[in-house]
Amino acid sequence: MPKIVSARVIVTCPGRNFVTLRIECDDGTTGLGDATLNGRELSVASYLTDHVIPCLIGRDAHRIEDIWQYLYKGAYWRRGPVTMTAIAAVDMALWDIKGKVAGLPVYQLLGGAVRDGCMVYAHANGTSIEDTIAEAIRHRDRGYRAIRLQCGVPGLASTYGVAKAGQRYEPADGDLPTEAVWSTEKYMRIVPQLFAAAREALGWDIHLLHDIHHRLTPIEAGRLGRDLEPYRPFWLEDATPAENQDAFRLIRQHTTAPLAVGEVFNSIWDCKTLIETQSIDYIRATIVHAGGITHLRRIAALAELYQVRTGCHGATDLSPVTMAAALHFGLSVPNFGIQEHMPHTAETDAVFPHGYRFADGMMHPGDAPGLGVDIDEDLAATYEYKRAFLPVNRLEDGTLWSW
Ligand SMILES: O=C(O)C(=O)C[C@H](O)[C@H](O)CO
Ligand SMILES: [Mg+2]
Repeated sequence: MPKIVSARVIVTCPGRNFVTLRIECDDGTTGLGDATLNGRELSVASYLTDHVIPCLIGRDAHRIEDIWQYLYKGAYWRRGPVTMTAIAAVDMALWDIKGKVAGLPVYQLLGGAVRDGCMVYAHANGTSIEDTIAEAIRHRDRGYRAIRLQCGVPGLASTYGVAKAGQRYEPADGDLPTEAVWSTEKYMRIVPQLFAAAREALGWDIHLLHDIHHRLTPIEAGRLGRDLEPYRPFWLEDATPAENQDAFRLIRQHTTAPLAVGEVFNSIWDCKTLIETQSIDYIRATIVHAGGITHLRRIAALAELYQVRTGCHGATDLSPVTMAAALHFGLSVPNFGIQEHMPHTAETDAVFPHGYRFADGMMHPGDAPGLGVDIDEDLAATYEYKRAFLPVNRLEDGTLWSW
């Protein structure tokens, strides 16, 4: 049995910050786990280095479930994004090690493929409806079958999901949090126009998605859902904050637009009511922030009972290690729905060489043993950590709002 002899945290910033855990075993096998929590990276790095790694040394790396329970119950302080991201990193690394020892890709350890590939969705954004549609057409021509649409809101200087002209969209953009201004009224007017234009330009053979990013009240979300129903959205994401899981029942009473939520969730307890009451259609909890492959499988198994499908978060602040893990998971989980895909920069791809691939709107994790991702530590060391915060949002009268 491979015994854990050392582990270390690697922080690198090839354009944006990533925190990676590398675990090494006495037989020379190593495993990688992503531990990136956007805007709060160093808290997880410290949690791992100061509180988790010392407890891993000497343990049998094959005892994935036991180590998961040890870190979760053993901390006494349960749940929370920092704890669950740290546990996720350990969990991913242990699955990587098990796969390498077995000589099998992780999806084979999870029961094998139940589909040929994972359908992924791309991001189309632009300051205007026209720019957004043009971007969506480019994605369609590259083969994507599902596209998320976000456009600028007239009268607002910036909008979630929309890049500044000529730049890639990266929300963690300030050494201190930048402040954005939000108007629900202005936003609610433009989105139906965006979807109408998209159907006109792209037709009906493509899935269209939209992220509300927690900005509406439940009844406003019900209204927007109704307005978008004629354009058959694939999903409306994060319509309202989900600390109160019952809020989604109210949205459901007013619209048949499919609902997705959960990129900020970190445990099954965050979505238990949402799933059991069938208040959502897609659960977006992700491997890196929700306790790793081990815990996400538990969430998916609960969701399967209620015909809720997965739709894992996959923004660029999730490293290629998470992307690979998500694809192994997605390939093998019965109730997979869709996977978000926001390609990383060439610098990030060079730091994390990987075997996953995209073709015809689908992604496949590849067949290398383990997760199929490595880290070039020498290259990683050339990119120093750079503090970066996610923005905050205020209403036009100055009231702090959800970003
Ligand atoms: O990709 C999405 O759906 C997001 O909402 C991206 C988030 O804003 C981003 O991951 C925050 O770190
Ligand atoms: Mg989102």
